[in-house]
Amino acid sequence: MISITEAISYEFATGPDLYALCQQAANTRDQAWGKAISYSKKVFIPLTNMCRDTCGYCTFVQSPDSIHANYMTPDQVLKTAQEGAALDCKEALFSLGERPELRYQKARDKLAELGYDNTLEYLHDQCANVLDNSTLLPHVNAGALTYDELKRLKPVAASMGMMLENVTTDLLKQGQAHYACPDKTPKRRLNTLEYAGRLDIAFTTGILIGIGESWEDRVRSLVAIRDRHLVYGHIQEVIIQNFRAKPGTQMAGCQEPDLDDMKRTIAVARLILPSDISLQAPPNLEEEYGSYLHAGINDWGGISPLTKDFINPERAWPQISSVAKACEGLGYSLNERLTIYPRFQQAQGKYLTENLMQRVASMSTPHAPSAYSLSATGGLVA
Ligand SMILES: O=c1nc2n(C[C@H](O)[C@H](O)[C@H](O)CO)c3cc(O)ccc3cc-2c(=O)[nH]1
Ligand SMILES: C[C@H]1O[C@@H](n2cnc3c(N)ncnc32)[C@H](O)[C@@H]1O
Ligand code: MET
Ligand code: SF4
Repeated sequence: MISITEAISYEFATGPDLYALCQQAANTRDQAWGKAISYSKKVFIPLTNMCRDTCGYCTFVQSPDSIHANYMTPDQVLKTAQEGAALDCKEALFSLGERPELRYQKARDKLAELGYDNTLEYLHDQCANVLDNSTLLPHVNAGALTYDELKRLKPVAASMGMMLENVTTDLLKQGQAHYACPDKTPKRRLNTLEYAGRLDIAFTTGILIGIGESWEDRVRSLVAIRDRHLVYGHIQEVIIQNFRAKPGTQMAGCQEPDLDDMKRTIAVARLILPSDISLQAPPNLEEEYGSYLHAGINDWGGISPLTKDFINPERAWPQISSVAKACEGLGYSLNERLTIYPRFQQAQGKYLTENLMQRVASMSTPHAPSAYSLSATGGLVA
């Protein structure tokens, strides 16, 4: 694990320095994860595209005045899950706007039509709908949640997540990405990580880079994730996601991180985070995604044969066969995984309720990533 000072010194690493940094990170990845790169075959369920926040980069969210602002119905949720199952998907990724009913009458009206007064209660029941009526495992990405909300969702989700994005409060200032976004305060995001740890929830988090943060802010955000994991051991994966500028948004004209910036951030993340944390970067947000393998990732996250990435809808998923080729060309294999990683499945019910444990056991994939396997004595090996 490198020191904060060393991590900060890589801000402008380029050329041979960036190459050496990436090699160190790739070696660390190889030692912990071997030559197996993973992904989860999933469908995307954008349960609602209304949100009380207005992040400067987001096109997922619709203004309540738009005819497109809505909730998915239980039938639509189930149809997506069942069609995904027919295509061999194993994960239902619920990703949604945050607490729109606290801000918009239209959200309250739409919820009332569905028989609810609260988005997270509807989310709970739709996760249960997917569990009861399809073979998919729900993964919940609903942003910042309270202890009680996480506790309520735990029995209906095999894993959950929330991008920390960044710990700096600078982004909350007027004109910045998180201005007037009550769910994007570092305090609420860090509390969510903390509560998920206390509740033993297998958790995904990550940083969003290029949204106005400094390099040091990125390092401090990774260290904050590491510190929560060192207390609770609950972080299963960390996503390094690059901001993509979207026409029509407040940040339409902002510069996107380039490939070198992604590579140095991925490499530094690999060297800061404990090696049992899976390191993920999305393959659809960068043409040269194959070179992330040189920088130390071991996972591509969810890839869907059915649904688009609703958060980056103009960025099509590469074919799974193309991702496999990119891995194989560099000496790695591509292996499917479930939304909950083997190390967390095997923790004797710590992370999964009895019902979910049975479901997961019945669908375990043949190619478990190596950093997670059980030792001969049944103990966990890192
Ligand atoms: O398709 C996407 N999947 C996203 N995922 C899902 C991810 O691709 C996989 O489904 C998980 O890695 C499953 O373990 C997220 C999951 C989280 O918990 C938090 C944030 C994200 C962000 C994205 C995203 O922007 N696009
Ligand atoms: C699900 C996650 O997607 C990320 N997200 C939202 N908008 C964008 C964008 N324009 N580019 C890249 N990532 C984005 C946020 O970090 C959110 O938490
Ligand atoms: C399109 S973002 C979906 C999840 C949540 N609203 C967040 O920002 O973290
Ligand atoms: S990124 Fe998430 S929290 Fe921000 S506006 Fe979009 S849906 Fe809402």
